[in-house]
Amino acid sequence: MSHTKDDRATAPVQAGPGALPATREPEPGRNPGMPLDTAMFEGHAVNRSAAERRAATLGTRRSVKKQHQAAWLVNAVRLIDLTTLSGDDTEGKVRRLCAKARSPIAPRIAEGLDIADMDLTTGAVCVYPTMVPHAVDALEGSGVPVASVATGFPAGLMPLDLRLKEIEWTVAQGADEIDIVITREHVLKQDWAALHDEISQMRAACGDAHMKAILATGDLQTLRNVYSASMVAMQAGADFIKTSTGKEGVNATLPVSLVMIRALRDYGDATGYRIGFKPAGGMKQAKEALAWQILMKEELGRPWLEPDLFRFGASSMLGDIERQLEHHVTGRYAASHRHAAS
Ligand SMILES: O=C[C@H](O)COP(=O)(O)O
Repeated sequence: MSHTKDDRATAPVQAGPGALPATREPEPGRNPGMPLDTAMFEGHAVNRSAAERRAATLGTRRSVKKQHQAAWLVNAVRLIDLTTLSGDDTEGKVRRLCAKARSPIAPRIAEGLDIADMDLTTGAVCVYPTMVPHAVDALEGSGVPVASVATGFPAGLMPLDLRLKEIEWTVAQGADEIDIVITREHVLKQDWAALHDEISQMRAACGDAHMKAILATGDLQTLRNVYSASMVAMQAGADFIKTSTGKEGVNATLPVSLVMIRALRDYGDATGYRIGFKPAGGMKQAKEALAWQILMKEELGRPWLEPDLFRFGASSMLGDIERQLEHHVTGRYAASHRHAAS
């Protein structure tokens, strides 16, 4: 999913006004999108209580066996988009985060788990656009992709041409992945044509950078809207669909994730394209990392336990995962401040 370092070297350094990033041959297997087809979602019923019941079984009935938990937690580390999206972000904070992404588990824990040779990294680092150059520099040679939010994150209430320019600028700085936000009003008015048009233009502006479409599900009022918006985002060419910005009142939840995953499966059945999924916002605990991985494996299978098809958007989940892994190795818990993620 990420660009290689060589790709970055050939990417345009400056996007002039209105310039689109250079696009190479279409990437094999990448979702090209399709014209809006409302028949793929209109009339689709979503049963909220069934989704809630299904979500409630995760982490209980099918919880991961104790002896396998460390392996699942190590896998979760590979899937994290290690994130900082705060008004007080600085170059220093981003560089510290990138150092953590390169080496997410303390060496003593990695040795205890016998994974010191694994070259474990997080799935990506996710930052605001002006922080992208610092992240690109700090991650050089690591293979860890740089993701950036764009399009007037988190509300997205800016003229579309400015949102598109923000994408182009951010890609020109070296971002490998762009997390866009949608206009929630289009969903609330069920103006699917406007939503499809907006996201299609964003996808074109991303060029070779992969696009994650943040639906901000906490703003969308109904699960039916969540299903429809998921389908429109994929029809408009999203590489990933993502639950939340982390700034809504309600962020990633398992029932909403289930609805999005079912949309992703239906889109895959209809088109043959595999779309990625990124729950984001409010996930802080290792047990959540387990529950979501179980959900992905049961609903979609093992390919969705790999970073090209699944990411956790989280600023503070890594600390608890590291803490649980240390407990696995030593039988003791360290103070949580020893495992702060940034
Ligand atoms: O995309 C990632 C989210 O903004 C992270 O949210 P969080 O700070 O609640 O983990």
